[in-house]
Amino acid sequence: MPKDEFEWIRQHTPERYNHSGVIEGIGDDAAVYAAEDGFDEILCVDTMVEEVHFKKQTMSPYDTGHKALAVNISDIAAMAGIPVYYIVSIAVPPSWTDEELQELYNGMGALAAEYDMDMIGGDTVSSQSGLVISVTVHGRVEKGRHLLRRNALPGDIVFVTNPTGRSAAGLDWLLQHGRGQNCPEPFQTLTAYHQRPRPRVEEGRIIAGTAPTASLNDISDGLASEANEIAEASGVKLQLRQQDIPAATELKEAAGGDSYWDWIFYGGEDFELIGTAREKNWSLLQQNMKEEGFPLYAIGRVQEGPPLVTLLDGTEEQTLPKKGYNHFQS
Ligand SMILES: Nc1ncnc2c1ncn2[C@@H]1O[C@H](COP(=O)(O)OP(=O)(O)OP(=O)(O)O)[C@@H](O)[C@H]1O
Ligand SMILES: Cc1ncc(C[n+]2csc(CCOP(=O)(O)O)c2C)c(N)n1
Ligand SMILES: [Mg+2]
Ligand SMILES: [Mg+2]
Ligand SMILES: [Mg+2]
Repeated sequence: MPKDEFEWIRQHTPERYNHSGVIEGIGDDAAVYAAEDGFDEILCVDTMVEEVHFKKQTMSPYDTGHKALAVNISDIAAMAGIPVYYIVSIAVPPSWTDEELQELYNGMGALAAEYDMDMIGGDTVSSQSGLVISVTVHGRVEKGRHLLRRNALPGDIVFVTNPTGRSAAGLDWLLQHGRGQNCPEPFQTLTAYHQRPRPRVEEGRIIAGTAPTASLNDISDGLASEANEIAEASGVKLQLRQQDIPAATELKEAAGGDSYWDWIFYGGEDFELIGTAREKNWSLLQQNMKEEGFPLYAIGRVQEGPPLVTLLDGTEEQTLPKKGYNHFQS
């Protein structure tokens, strides 16, 4: 734990900001930044709690910093926005050393640098249990260009940006073995998906640019849960086709059988984007994503309500329950 709160904050104060819109960054009662003409502002917060979202056994301090910021950038991506600023609230227990905290900030800082983001404030308190880190991200999107969960219409194509389930499979391995030097493939790859998720900002931007009527959501609680959120918000049915759901090779290798489907549907923390696009925009969307080197998988269709998700396997159609990570049920 740091010796002095104020000295510690000074150590983490950047010398300069990337964005000229910062009027007052770290150092006063609150940050002040200039709004930008032609854009709407986006704001989100997600919190990570030691023993709930990470353990020292599953994530290094650097990974924890990376992920605490990544999960929030992912929410900006799910609105088709560009991340700009962030503020960090941290509750530090005695079990965390200064070096570990520095690593946590290094993890956040490295990801922030990839997006030219500026940390413009935060809050520091002590904790008598685990470490808690809460990151608030501010982003922007061209006026009227944001994408919502509630825009799905019957006839739309349901898509996902990449296969899901790898993060959950990586977590299962980490909970059994702990992180360390000798992590063999395919677990090396799977654990990386868990520890260092890549927010899909560029993909969100292409989707909004090509299919401005699309619906969009990021996958934090699992493919099934987030598909159900789109169905509920839009008042439509999503029919997913089992044969079109992508399954990563590493996942099949890790499972050695058919047991990987639970990870794919219910695992969570993928931070891929799931959404729906009008059929008339679909081929251009596929083409634009391909040109930029981003995969996109058509996994089903939107149909008239009731608001639920089904899985069509051959001629058999079953409801895909809104099962996945739920803080008050796990
Ligand atoms: N404690 C709270 N008070 C007010 N609003 C909340 C609270 N918790 C969540 N919300 C709001 O509820 C909505 C859904 O939040 P939720 O956290 O489920 O979304 P998410 O961040 O996409 O998912 P996840 O937290 O799994 O990443 C958002 O508009 C969020 O701002
Ligand atoms: C040690 C450990 N145990 C379990 C999990 C799994 N987990 C925790 S929160 C969450 C959903 C997303 O969270 P939120 O809804 O808060 O965004 C999942 C899948 C983990 N990551 N680490
Ligand atoms: Mg949230
Ligand atoms: Mg989200
Ligand atoms: Mg979130």
